Amino acid sequence: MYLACIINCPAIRAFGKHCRPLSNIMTGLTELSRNKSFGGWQTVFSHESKVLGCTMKFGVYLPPTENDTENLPVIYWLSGLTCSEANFIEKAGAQRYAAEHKVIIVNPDTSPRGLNIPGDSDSWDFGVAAGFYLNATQDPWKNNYKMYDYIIKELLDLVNSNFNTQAGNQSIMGHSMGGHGALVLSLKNPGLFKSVSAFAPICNPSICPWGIKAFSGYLGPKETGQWEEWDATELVKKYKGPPLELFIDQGLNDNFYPAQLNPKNLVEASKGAGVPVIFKERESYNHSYFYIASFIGEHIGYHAQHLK
Ligand SMILES: N[C@@H](CCC(=O)N[C@@H](CS)C(=O)NCC(=O)O)C(=O)O
Repeated sequence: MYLACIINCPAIRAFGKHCRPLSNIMTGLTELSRNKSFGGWQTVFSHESKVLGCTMKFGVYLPPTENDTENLPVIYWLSGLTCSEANFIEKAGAQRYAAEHKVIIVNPDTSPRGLNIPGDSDSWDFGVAAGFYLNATQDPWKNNYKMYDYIIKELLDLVNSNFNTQAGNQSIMGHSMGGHGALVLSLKNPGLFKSVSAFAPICNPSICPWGIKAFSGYLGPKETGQWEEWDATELVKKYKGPPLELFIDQGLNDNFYPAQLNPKNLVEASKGAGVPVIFKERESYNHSYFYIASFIGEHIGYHAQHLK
């Protein structure tokens, strides 16, 4: 009776392909919104995160498929400072290309929310919407500000157990702070992601104002030796694992370039470490989602090649 009721629920039937409604209910996902887009569905879910100790939202774009059982690869997108899951969904224009290449896109929020830790909303580049995709070690952040563990240990499993994915066939990309996150997550987990790309990433956070502020607060002083564990320019020097190419994209009219972003430091370090880099410089483009939307198709196409 209960099962029949769930299966016949119009909201669940209307959800469309690529979702296992029963397991969604069982694993505690709540569907917040669903919009048809390019033949597929742009959805937003919330769930109670054990790792972060708060309710989190994330977007899932489900492309159209021939049948309900087809498993598809996933591309993860990590957003930048001040963003929630909404910015990418509404501004990047990724749905068209995800539908074309038949890939699922998952995009989480950028920090824990709703905890009201003293000081978490005092500035736009630290605390809420500025989690930096690391595991904090300092009070009062260390119990909740663990975006690295959230993505690696919780979100990937949650996505693979609730959607028709090809588990293990996944790539990652991001913007600015999220570009830093994409690079760090792939360099720290050799082989976990088939490919990585980044728009205007913070490439050497240990030496730029955003990174120094975040690392000092979340990790403590540089002298503790923790900063280099979260800095792509340092991590690439000791990368050992399956071949990994770094696709770095940079607008040349970006007001944060080069001081906050420093892509050339990463390009040089990668060359020294024998890690190949594609470095694309885009004349006249700035840091905004207008820039991202202009090249997101190229990035999704790049990842789709690696996910075949
Ligand atoms: N608030 C900052 C800008 C922050 C910013 O540019 N954030 C980027 C990521 S680093 C972003 O994606 N913003 C949200 C948006 O453009 O929708 C400022 O006023 O300078």
